[in-house]
Amino acid sequence: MKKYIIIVAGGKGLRMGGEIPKQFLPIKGKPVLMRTLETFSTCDETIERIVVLPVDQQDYWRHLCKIYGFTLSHRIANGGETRFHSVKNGLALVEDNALVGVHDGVRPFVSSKVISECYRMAEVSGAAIPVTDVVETLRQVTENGNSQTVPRNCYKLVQTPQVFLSSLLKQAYSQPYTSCFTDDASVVEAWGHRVELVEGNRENVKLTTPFDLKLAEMILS
Ligand SMILES: Nc1ccn([C@@H]2O[C@H](COP(=O)(O)OP(=O)(O)OP(=O)(O)O)[C@@H](O)[C@H]2O)c(=O)n1
Ligand SMILES: C[C@](O)(CO)[C@H](O)COP(=O)(O)O
Repeated sequence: MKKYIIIVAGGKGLRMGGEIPKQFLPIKGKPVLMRTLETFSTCDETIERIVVLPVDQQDYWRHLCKIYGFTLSHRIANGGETRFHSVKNGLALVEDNALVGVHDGVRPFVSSKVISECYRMAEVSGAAIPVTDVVETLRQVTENGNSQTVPRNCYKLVQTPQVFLSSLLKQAYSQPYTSCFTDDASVVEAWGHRVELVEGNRENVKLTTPFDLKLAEMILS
């Protein structure tokens, strides 16, 4: 079955701050987004790559690719108002009867094993996402500033790539947007399809704040 990956990098990076959008920041001398694309190509060169970028950043990205001699082939789709809208724009470039993954452009450290297992499981079940265990004690904040411990084994931390049969993901993304759609699995579940869980890798952090950049440098050292 043909495979695609939609790498979403259409956000504003408000929590990271700074002048340069976080997907272009260098980690150990190479921009995050290039590292993320390379991770997929190293795992499986046959996965067709689609990068979603804000319209006003696309020329800069092409310029960066020239400067760094970055030649991995990929198509570019326009970023949208939210992650949901960005994914939808990328999906417009994907054909039916395929497997399609959606991955955050700012998760450069996903392992090949996790990528392969998500595609394998999605081919079997239609929908697969990587998760990790909660390793700390978890408290729920309740009304009036109170809080209580909740059983952590009832929860998982969710990563990407989230992989689906393309026809299923396209149907799910035809639903109207709601703010509950924080990832692709939540969109597919709202459409009424079960999502299978695959063991993620803990290095697969989403580079969200300046602290995560320090972590990224440490992971590579
Ligand atoms: N309109 C949007 C919003 C987010 N994303 C992408 O979704 C991924 C996860 O989002 P997040 O880390 O929250 O990125 P930002 O939305 O850029 O960050 P922030 O919320 O701090 O502004 C990122 O790769 C981001 O580029 C996107 O493609 N289009
Ligand atoms: C898709 C995601 O990375 C899964 O953990 C996450 O939901 C993205 O959330 P964000 O608020 O858009 O960073």
